[in-house]
Amino acid sequence: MNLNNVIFIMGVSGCGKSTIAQLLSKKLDIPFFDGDDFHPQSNIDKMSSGVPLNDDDRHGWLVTLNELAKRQLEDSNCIIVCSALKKSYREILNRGIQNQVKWIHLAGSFDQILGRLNKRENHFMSSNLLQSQFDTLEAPENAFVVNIGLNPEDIVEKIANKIKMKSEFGLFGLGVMGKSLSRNLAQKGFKISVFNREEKGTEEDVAINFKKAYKELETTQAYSDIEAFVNSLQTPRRIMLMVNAGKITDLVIKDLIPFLSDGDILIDGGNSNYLKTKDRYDYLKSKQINFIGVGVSGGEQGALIGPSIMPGGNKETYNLIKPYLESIAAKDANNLPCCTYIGEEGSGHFVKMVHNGIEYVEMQLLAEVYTILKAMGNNPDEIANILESWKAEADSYLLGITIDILRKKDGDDWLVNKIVDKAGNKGTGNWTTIATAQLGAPSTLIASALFARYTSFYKEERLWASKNFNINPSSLHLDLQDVLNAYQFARIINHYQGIKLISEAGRTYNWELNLSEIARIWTNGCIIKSDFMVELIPILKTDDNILKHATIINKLKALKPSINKVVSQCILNELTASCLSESVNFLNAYTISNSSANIIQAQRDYFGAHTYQRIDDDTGKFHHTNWN
Ligand SMILES: NC(=O)C1=CN([C@@H]2O[C@H](COP(=O)(O)OP(=O)(O)OC[C@H]3O[C@@H](n4cnc5c(N)ncnc54)[C@H](OP(=O)(O)O)[C@@H]3O)[C@@H](O)[C@H]2O)C=CC1
Ligand SMILES: O=C(CO)[C@H](O)[C@H](O)COP(=O)(O)O
Repeated sequence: MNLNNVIFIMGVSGCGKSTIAQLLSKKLDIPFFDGDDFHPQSNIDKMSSGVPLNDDDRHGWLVTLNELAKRQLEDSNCIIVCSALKKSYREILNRGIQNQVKWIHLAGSFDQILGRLNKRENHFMSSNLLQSQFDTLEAPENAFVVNIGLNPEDIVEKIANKIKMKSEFGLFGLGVMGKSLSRNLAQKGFKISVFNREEKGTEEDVAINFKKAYKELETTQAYSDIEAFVNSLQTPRRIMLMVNAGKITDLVIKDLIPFLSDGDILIDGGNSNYLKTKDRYDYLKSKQINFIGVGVSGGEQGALIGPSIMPGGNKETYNLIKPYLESIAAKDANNLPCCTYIGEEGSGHFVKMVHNGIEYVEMQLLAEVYTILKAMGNNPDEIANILESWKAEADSYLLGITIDILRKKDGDDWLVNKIVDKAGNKGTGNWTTIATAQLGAPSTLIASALFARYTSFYKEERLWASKNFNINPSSLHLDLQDVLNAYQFARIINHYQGIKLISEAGRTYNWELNLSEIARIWTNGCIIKSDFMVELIPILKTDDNILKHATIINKLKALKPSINKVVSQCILNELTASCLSESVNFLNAYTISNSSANIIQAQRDYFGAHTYQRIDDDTGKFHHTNWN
């Protein structure tokens, strides 16, 4: 569905608004309303007796026109004529529909308009009255300005071209995600422009060839020239960057800046570091460019059929891109978009980063379950069948794809058996681990999952060590229900830790985060969507610490004996299960009333006089002992 637009034709009295609106209405085949027809009787009476309207008189009338526009937008495009001389008038006309309003300013000189008015039959406007119109006029920044010196047909042609030809949304970077998001936008009926760079001889016509490959891109404008791409967009321009995070994002922003205008919006849809998002926001603000950091999850397929979208930054800027993001987002069980405004600054990218941290752990847990089920004597098909049977209790996107992966054959063997066991990463797990350390929130599973990937990368050392340490995993004998319970236990701890990290960041950075809403937009479209995420929506409405909730406490208590058994058996049988074991260690540490941290405090005081507090002194005073 394409978004409808209201075209406000504005300008001082006598600039030809009604004539142009009538012709444009015919050309575009859309209804036209003359604002003057909507004045209340009191205004008409005042004007008839030659008394000029004041701002109070105009207020109700402008609200009426805004309501008219909103009503019209539900069904169709429309044209409304209104002088709208002051910025404050236009703000009322715009209210709630900013992103669907196009301003056309018919502009001319004082003499040009006075001469024209006085040529009209039965019409006389004093030069004083016209002068007061010019004095009142606050020229709009975002309007398409057309000089009234042209003949009406040419003016209409110009406006029609402007409205019809320009795209409403631009997508920069046609890699895996950019292609899918562009197709998604086009399938929703948006007129878009797309851009990809060209490398002579190696990569040519990427954007054009992409456009040619898909029917839904018929009206899409494809570019390899940045300036032409930018100029093909309606203002304020909305440009989504889908490029590699880091230096490339900065390079691309630098390339775009010379062609942008005040008020344009850059949307960074990549997995950018949340701190860099704040820096980029500040930098671009100094150049009058709006910048918004948007986390996108769902991979190639999700981006095409509906990703989960996590926008953060200035709320007003978000409102200008909201209809596009909400239209392309996945829908939850209540058909609401899996896209919600997260909060200020880099909060959208922070939440996406933690999403990836949780994702790292969910993936690692499935890898550990695979190790265990393999050690129990199952081949990949058999493991897939076991995981399939877990769907009733533990369904998730990642469980589903792991089943598909395990069933994939390559010749006579399973493809997984042929994949080199070195796990890559693109940075988000690393940043989440840094953030968890910086914010003092112990998301220990995310760190474990990250370090498990790093350890896997030492392939050559591992090969050497496996020969020299002679640690040989032996076969395991475990009940399948215990393995499932252990997996479920660790997943609860993972979600607790990830959400806790988001909550701590919210407190530290003063972002007003709605954790239940975040869980809601993670119930579809994203990589960590799961049945458990759906359970978390109501729980997070009452408490941001899920471990305080009776349902979760009872679940963990019931699952604990199984994870104790599974983790001990793994260790006794020389199997590595870092996230499973960390989850049980964490809950043991979290639930202990008297921990061994007293030893740490004593050690710190011994060597560094760091002092400690005493349990028999409730004043909270810090003590020091001369330990020697
Ligand atoms: N893949 C995924 O599952 C997900 C990825 N993301 C994030 O989305 C962003 C894009 O990811 P993805 O689509 O996978 O990445 P790709 O590597 O597939 O695409 C990267 C895009 O950036 C362009 N690009 C690279 N360098 C430059 C440059 N110097 N100037 C102009 N354009 C450049 C590439 O152009 P060219 O083709 O010419 O090299 C390409 O269009 C990343 O930040 C990623 O982390 C977010 C969610 C999921
Ligand atoms: O954001 C994503 C999924 O949500 C990307 O696929 C991301 O690249 C995954 O992280 P990594 O490459 O570090 O495994």
